[in-house]
Amino acid sequence: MSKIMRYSRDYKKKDTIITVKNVKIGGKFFAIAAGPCAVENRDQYFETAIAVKKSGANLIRGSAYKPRTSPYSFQGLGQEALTIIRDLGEELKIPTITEVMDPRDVKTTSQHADILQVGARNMQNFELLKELAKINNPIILKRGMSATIEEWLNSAEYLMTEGNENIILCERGIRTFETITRNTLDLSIIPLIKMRTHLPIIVDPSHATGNRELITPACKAAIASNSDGLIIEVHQNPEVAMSDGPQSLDIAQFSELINQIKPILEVERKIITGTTLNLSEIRHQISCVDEDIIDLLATRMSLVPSLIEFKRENQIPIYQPEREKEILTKYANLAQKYTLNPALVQKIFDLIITEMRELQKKERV
Ligand SMILES: O=C(O)C(=O)C[C@]1(C(=O)O)C=C[C@@H](O)C=C1
Repeated sequence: MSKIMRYSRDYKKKDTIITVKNVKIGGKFFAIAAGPCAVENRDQYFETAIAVKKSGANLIRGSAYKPRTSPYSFQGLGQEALTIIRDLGEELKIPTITEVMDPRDVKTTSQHADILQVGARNMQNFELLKELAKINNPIILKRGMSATIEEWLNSAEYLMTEGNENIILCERGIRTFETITRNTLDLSIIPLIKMRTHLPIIVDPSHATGNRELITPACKAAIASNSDGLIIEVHQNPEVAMSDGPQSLDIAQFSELINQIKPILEVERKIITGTTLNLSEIRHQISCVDEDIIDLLATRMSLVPSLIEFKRENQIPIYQPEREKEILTKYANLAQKYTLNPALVQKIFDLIITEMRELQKKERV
């Protein structure tokens, strides 16, 4: 018998929702990560992070260690950058993302940043993956530039072997014959990934296209393809960026991108947590939640005909006081777990159960 993989829908039906600080990722919760490719110095990182947060980003990216094709390119500030990242995360109270490349850096990096990223080049660096499996931070796993879905998901499994379910997949373009873009953004895998796994998947249009002109259309397509988030390179002055300048947006361009994608996110009923929203955005999010509540209520009520049939055949009374008492006690406890008022939850369920009872009486005749 083949083993049920932890990443698979057979292992877990419901979408995984990751909570980091006050941000949720997965299900209906959409993530917008932005920031510079690399932390170049304190001022540059802080300035960019403050600006993108104000525009609507709910996660800040920025590398301390840079995997570069050429050994002569800027390799990152290392530990100095980790300290800057930790300070920013604490000051702005926003989750930070940074890449880790060496198994020996995993522990320290996990103490300085909230989310750790495995880059495309390291997707099958199994020693790194095994070390990362030991920590509990959420991990972004980028797709290797020539990795199949099977290989990618197997790498996710490595990260999950010790129980961490907070894994975020990231499509960042694959290598094809076409060289006009840096890579080829493969959005077709998003619905496929959603069928195969409960893990969230975000899209990196910056590395996929390598061209800032292509980022906005790629983001729009990624949202329409049901991705769970975006990770975008932003630099306060891309012309002087020490890495990835041509694919980085400046702050005004990022702000314009957010203006363009917000209506699409609304249509797709996505919720962005951890950012300042205006009243109409908050009301939109409330409506999304209310619609879900109504949908779930209808599902509960749809069980009435089965209840009637079973009770009639087995001559069981409609009213089951013991069961009602059991439910109300259980939900009052559950309410406490979610820091909800238990009396409110009991009141709501009292109404729902009464309705279920009445419907059984009405529909029985
Ligand atoms: O569990 C049952 O027997 C039901 O009919 C369902 C239900 C409920 O809504 O949860 C409704 C009426 C009963 O008194 C107990 C519970």
